Amino acid sequence: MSILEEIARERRKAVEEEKKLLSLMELERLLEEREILRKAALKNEVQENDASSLKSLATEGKSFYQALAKEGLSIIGEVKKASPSKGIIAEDFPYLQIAKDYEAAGIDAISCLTEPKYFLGKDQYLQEIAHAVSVPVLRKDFLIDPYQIYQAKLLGAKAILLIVSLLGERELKEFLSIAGKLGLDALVECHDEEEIRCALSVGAEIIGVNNRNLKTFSVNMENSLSLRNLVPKGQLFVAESGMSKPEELRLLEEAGVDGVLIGESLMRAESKKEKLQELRSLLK
Ligand SMILES: O=P(O)(O)OC[C@@H](O)[C@@H](O)c1c[nH]c2ccccc12
Repeated sequence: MSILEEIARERRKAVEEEKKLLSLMELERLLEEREILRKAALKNEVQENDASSLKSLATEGKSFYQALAKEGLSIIGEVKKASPSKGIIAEDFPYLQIAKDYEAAGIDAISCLTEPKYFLGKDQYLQEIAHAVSVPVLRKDFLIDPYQIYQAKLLGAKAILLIVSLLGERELKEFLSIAGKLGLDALVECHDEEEIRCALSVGAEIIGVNNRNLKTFSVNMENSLSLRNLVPKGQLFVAESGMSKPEELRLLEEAGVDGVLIGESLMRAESKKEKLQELRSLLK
């Protein structure tokens, strides 16, 4: 079994357990109630003494799509404690401070791992981060059940990751439509030409190409460079994984890539601000 299938199997088990604590119907109810509160907050009906989280509901901020569509190469910074390929990346893991440092350094969006077993992520990290920053936050996880999309929304995510090889065309289409209904953007992860064609055929608007081969864990930036031209300019293109140098970002920018997703090299940097400055130093 590949690592991807192994993780997906664990996620299926975990979701079944979570549903016992809170059913999909209850989860949908919670979201509806919050939507009513949000609309009230927008109309200024929230009282002065109401919890500040309610007030923050009223401020929408940029969407994930908008953050990537802006002029020039956008950077998505990842908050990640560990990974199957690298083991523990951040022994000390002040996730909230990391997210705030990213934002202060001018990052365009944040990706937060919530997968607990292989990446040591937590829903709580996403929830706290989404409420503490005003840049859009992506739920980085292995989504195999619509339940997790509703969860992402409730936790405060603005976007979800959908991995084509985990879903196939029919489910990808269904998950995209649920995300759309909830006002979430989707980063649709592809590994080859066939997956990109599949993603485009079901209307994906943000295509991500992972430079990491999930079978061998090797990274090759050629993956995203060579697949860039398969995605029309009307859709957004994100290069994922393995980037750490300003020269790499410049090459991707020149190839017309809209965004890069960077985890490890930012996580290991003492100063997020200096690392981001360095990474951006050769961009237009
Ligand atoms: O830490 P890196 O090499 O910069 O990679 C970040 C991100 O691309 C990687 O974490 C990732 C890409 N696709 C995923 C799917 C699930 C979990 C994680 C990922």
